[in-house]
Amino acid sequence: DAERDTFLFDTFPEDFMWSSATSAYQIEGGWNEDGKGVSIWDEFSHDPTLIYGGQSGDVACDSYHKWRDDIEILKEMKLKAYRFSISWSRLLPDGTVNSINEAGIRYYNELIDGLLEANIVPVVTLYHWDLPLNLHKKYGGWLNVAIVQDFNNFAKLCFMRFGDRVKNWITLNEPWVVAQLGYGSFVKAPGILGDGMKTYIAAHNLIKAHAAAWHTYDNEFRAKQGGIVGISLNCDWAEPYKRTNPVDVEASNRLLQFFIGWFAHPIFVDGDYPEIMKTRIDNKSRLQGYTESRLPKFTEEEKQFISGTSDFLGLNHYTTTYTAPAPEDNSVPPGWGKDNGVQKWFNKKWPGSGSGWLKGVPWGIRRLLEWLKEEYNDPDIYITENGFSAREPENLDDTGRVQYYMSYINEVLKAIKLDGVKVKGYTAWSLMDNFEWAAGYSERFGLYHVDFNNPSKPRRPKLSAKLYTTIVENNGFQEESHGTLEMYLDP
Ligand SMILES: O=S(=O)(O)CCCN1CCN(CCO[C@@H]2O[C@H](CO)[C@@H](O)[C@H](O)[C@H]2O)CC1
Repeated sequence: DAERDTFLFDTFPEDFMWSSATSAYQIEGGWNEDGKGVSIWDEFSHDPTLIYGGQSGDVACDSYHKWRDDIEILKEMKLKAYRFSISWSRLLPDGTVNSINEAGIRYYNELIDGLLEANIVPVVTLYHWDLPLNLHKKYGGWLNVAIVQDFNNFAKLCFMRFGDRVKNWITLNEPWVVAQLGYGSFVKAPGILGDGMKTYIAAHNLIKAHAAAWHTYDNEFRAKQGGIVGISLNCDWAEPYKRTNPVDVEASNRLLQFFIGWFAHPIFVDGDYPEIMKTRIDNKSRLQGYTESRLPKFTEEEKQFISGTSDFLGLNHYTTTYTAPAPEDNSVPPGWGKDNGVQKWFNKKWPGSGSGWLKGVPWGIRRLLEWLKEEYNDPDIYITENGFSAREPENLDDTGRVQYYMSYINEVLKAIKLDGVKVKGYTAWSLMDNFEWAAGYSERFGLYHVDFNNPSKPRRPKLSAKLYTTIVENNGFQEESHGTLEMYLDP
């Protein structure tokens, strides 16, 4: 329909939260400074065979020392908020509250106070993948239910020490990636090869840990601190290959349930996994000779405990795939991919990026936002990540990223104004180039360029930083300012 393809000139809601994001391991460096404990990403990236060019986050953007520069560039872009994460092992070197590293507490206090001075709202992610190594070695990290208490203690410490000034909390960043790529593949730390069970055990404990932290805030801190606690879930939009073909539509829904429903259904609906996940994994487990389903079960009281434990839905979205049913595959070793029975692919016409998994498909974010509104009873949604990568060397004239942000942000505007989705904020990933996990510094997501070969790690604005600032200043797309945006676009 016409509106789907036309650019919308309009403004976002008055108090819309324009933001940008980073994460501790990807920017801080100071990997073993001032008493910080070792994380699983310190260890993972110290194996040069696992990271592009043998690179690591030992120094990264050196934000442990240069956080004032980060606040400066947030101010240059006139942003309202800044999403960053707390390094668990910087505060709790062995992961437990037996030993608190006050130097770590001081670092985050200085950053938070600096942001408030600059009139920038701190949005804090408690866990962005950097598990204290000791918890992995001691009891298997997310594979052991013991982690629920340790995570809850870590969360409570953060609420206690920072909650007088931090009012926006995200418990976990992308539990799908933690479970599926950390415990179901080899792409992310701790790099445990998938067996079709560990990924589901890790997810089970991630969901319990999230709920425990939310209840702690709700019971012990909300009354006096008045903040909100949510979770950031990643999801690609799953476009049915043929919208008129019921099996393609069914496959699309099935993938969305396996991708985001895995976590969103328990937390936003009824404390349990989506029916389609239970049915398919139970059936396949039986066929594969398991005595019980590879998908763990929540008890009735666990369902009560988990249901309703989020004040908003944080969405990390980057791209879209076509979907259609895949031939049923009951072969062993089983896995999340085989379990969902969906094949996904990119239209080769879609513009690429610096990352193999990321194609620019702007209309996908609007379709996903519409689906989330329907599926999860119209929740408040914060887009906590959206962004575009390019391979280094990238020049500052990053028109591909300009095009991506122009179009994706306009689709978010349509979702709000035309579809009534309650999107409360938008966060560009990322504030600056940083350590892109297994890709090291070869894939760049920054609005600001960082020269990692220069010891002072200088931050310099790309064209996209100027574009984003124009959009923030106009709180959207004003007819007259569009001319200025025009000049940013490919001639
Ligand atoms: O299909 S494969 O398994 O071969 C490749 C993985 C596919 N995606 C990669 C992106 N990730 C979500 C984005 O991950 C997010 O986005 C940023 C850019 O990556 C990261 O820097 C952030 O830390 C992270 O929160 C979900 C998994």
